[in-house]
Amino acid sequence: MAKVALLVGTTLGGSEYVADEMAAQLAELTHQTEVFIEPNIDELADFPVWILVCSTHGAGDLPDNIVPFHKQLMIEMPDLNHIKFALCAIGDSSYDTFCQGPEKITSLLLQNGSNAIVDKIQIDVQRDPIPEEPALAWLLQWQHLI
Ligand SMILES: Cc1cc2nc3c(=O)[nH]c(=O)nc-3n(C[C@H](O)[C@H](O)[C@H](O)COP(=O)(O)O)c2cc1C
Repeated sequence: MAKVALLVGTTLGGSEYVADEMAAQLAELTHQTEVFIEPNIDELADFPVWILVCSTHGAGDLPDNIVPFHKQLMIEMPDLNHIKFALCAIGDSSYDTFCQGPEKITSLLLQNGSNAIVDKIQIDVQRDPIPEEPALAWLLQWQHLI
């Protein structure tokens, strides 16, 4: 059993719903999960696994709710050697900046010593209007690694 933090970046609420569904799937495996809408590094100290479930807004920008977390990572540059992460990016391929928002966070996670557990998934809402379906199938493929 592991403590898994789901970090949500959302404007319209879709990514939060996906994170809730992923948390439920992990809870069935007896993992302890918590969904963070306004994540803060200090609150995440106990969680060795972070799953970022994040859409993109503006032109390749992060949703407003997760911008403070991005700023905190940039300013504090915490040692994240002990953290493993996974990225579930949700976007719309009609934008040139498809799924670019959360890349701003994952590049800082990597710079600060964290490692990806698995290749990211980029869910295109043009093709997958119900993003929780590919998200849960993706999680099923690698959840044994947690
Ligand atoms: C104003 C606006 C700007 C957007 N910009 C982008 C973008 O730059 N890149 C992208 O991949 N998707 C973009 N999208 C699509 C959203 O990421 C997509 O609709 C997503 O499902 C929203 O998820 P959420 O409900 O968690 O916010 C944009 C959507 C809106 C409404």
